[in-house]
This record gives sequence, structure tokens and C-alpha cells, in this order.
Amino acid sequence: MVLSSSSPLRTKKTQAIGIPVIDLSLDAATVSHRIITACQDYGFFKLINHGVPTENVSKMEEVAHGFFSKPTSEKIKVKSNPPTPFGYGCRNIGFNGDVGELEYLLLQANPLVLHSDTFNVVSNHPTDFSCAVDDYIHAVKELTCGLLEILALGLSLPEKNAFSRFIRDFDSDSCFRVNHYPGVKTESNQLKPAHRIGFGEHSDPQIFTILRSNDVPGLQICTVDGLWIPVNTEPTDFCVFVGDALEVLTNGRFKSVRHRVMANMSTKSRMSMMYFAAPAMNEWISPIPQMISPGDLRLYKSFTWNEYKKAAYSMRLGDQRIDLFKCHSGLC
Ligand SMILES: C=C1C[C@]23C[C@@]1(O)CC[C@H]2[C@@]12CC[C@H](O)[C@@](C)(C(=O)O1)[C@H]2[C@@H]3C(=O)O
Ligand SMILES: O=C(O)CCC(=O)C(=O)O
Ligand SMILES: [Fe+2]
Repeated sequence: MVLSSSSPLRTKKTQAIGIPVIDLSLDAATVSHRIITACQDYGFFKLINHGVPTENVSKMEEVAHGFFSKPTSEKIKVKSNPPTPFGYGCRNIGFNGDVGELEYLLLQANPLVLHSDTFNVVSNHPTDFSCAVDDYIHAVKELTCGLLEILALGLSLPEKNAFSRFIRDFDSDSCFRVNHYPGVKTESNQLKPAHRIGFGEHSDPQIFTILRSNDVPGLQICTVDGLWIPVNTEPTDFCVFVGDALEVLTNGRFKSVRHRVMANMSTKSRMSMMYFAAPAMNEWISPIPQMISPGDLRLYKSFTWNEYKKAAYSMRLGDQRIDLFKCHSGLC
């Protein structure tokens, strides 16, 4: 069932609470408590007063608009052959037949691999483009590490960098994606079938995802009760998603949130940008010992990020890849 933003929520956990909004300018204890609660109850929260400069966000949006406004013949040059997940994509998502009503640019976010030939094709001003991406990623990466450090402290983990060390790693496999959902040409098109999907239901495989979108609606999250609720995205805010890897690291205390995007029914295009904060390929992911309380079962096996990515890319977008790594009766 899809609720409109004005519909009352009729569930235990979501009733009268709504999507958590965290104000980063509040005192540290309140912020920490609210983030932990949001990650447990929703695997998702909206972030306001986050400190990322508006200029970084608007510059990134401007250069991305420039890219998507180019003719398709130009955009497809930003494609790798044989296909890797990186570069320009239109409609096809991944390698296993998933499709959506969007086009996108997917880039590695590690600065070492960011400055490739790509930038000579994406923009007539490649330096402008690469600077905008670099500045944006730098700001959002710092924000992500700050949030992960608040979490580690709030959970009383012995190391403040228990989660953030994965992202600060020189070889972190983090990536950056800009999705563009073109607007419909005329108002009459908006009468066409509702409930079409722009980007299908899934959870993100990484640790954390930081999303920024313009004000065109479409994003929905699924609550623990299985109810899909729309997220109103404000261009000044960020949305934060718990990914599968963080669910595993916290032994299931935090839930990776399933989310999707409905097809754009507006005449204005929707543009979203996601920073997917990920470990290095050879890094081991397993429940942090302190996250397994006495008497609790260990829920997940240990695996490398490389193994998890391989599994993700061999499956469909909507598959529950985390299930492959579950322990049975606490035995791994
Ligand atoms: C169908 C797929 C696309 C995806 C790789 C996958 O096989 C399954 C996970 C998908 C996802 C979702 C979150 C991110 O957008 C993404 C880049 C990722 O890391 O996992 C995409 C992958 C993709 O579009 O390449
Ligand atoms: O475009 C969006 O708003 C979300 C897309 C998404 O979930 C993804 O790219 O993983
Ligand atoms: Fe996602």
C-alpha cells in the first residue's frame, strides 16, 4: 500500500512519530540518542543543520544538470566496455535485467580513481566538473565519518573509529551516484498510470548512504511493519540510510532500510545524489563483538566486502542479499 503524505500512519512504531529528523546543531547527547533510535527503528533519518556548505551542493547540482542536458550520443561515451557498473547508464540498473525510469552517472568516490578520462567527456569544463565532485564528496565523506563516530561513541564501543575507519581507509570502495528522473513533457502525461517505479525496491549494500535530492517527490522507505511511506526531500537536507554492512557490523541492531523511487510524474525533473560509504575490498565485515550482548546470538557470518559485492552483483536489485550471510541458530 502506498500512503499519500497526508494519510495517517496506522502502525505501532510509525504512528504519530513520523520519519525521524535529526538536527545536528543540538547537543551531542540528544543527537547521539536520536540517531541510534532512528537507526534501530527505521534504518533511516533526515538530517538538518548538517554543516555541508550550500555552495558545494548547488555547484554539484549545476554540473550534473549540465551533464544530463547533453545529447545521448555524448552521454553514452561515459560508458565502459566491457561494462563495469561505473559510468553513464540509462534505464538499465546492474547487470541482471533490472530497469528503471531514470538515467544516472555512477563514479568511484575514492579520490585516487576519480580523476580518470571520464571528466573530459562529462563536461566541456572538466576541471569544473571534477572540482565540484571532489568538493562534494569530501564534504559528505566528513559528514558520514562524523555521524559514524557519534554512533560508535553512543553505542559505547571501545574505538570511536569502529565504523568510520572503513570509510577513511585509503582504499575505501565508496561510490557516488547521480540519478536523473526526467520530468514528463505535458501535464496530461501525469494522468498516466500511477505507482510506476522509477528505481525498484532494494536495500543499499554499503555501510551508510547519504542522499540529497531536489524537491521533486518519489522517494519512499519501507517501515519495519512493511508499510511504504513517502519521504519529502528538502533540497537543503540530507537523508541517511543504514546499509547492509552496518546491519551486519551491529549484529542486526540497526536495520538496513528498504527503499524505492516512484516514477516521476512531475513536469520538473528529479535529481538525487548519493554517496555510498563502503569498506575496502579486502576488508572483513562481521558483527563487532561488543554488539553481541551476552545471551544474544550471532546473526551474521564474516565475509569480505569483495565477497558481498560479488553476491550483490550476481543478484537482482530487490533480492535480500544479506540473507546469504545469515548464521543459522547462532552457528556460523
Ligand atoms: C541490480 C543491481 C544494481 C546494484 C548492483 C545490483 O546487482 C544489486 C545492488 C544495486 C546497488 C543498490 C545501491 C547502489 O545504487 C548501487 C550502486 C550498489 O552498490 O548496489 C547499486 C548497484 C548498481 O546500480 O550498480
Ligand atoms: O534516486 C534516489 O532517490 C534513490 C536511488 C537509490 O536508492 C540508489 O541509487 O541506490
Ligand atoms: Fe538505494
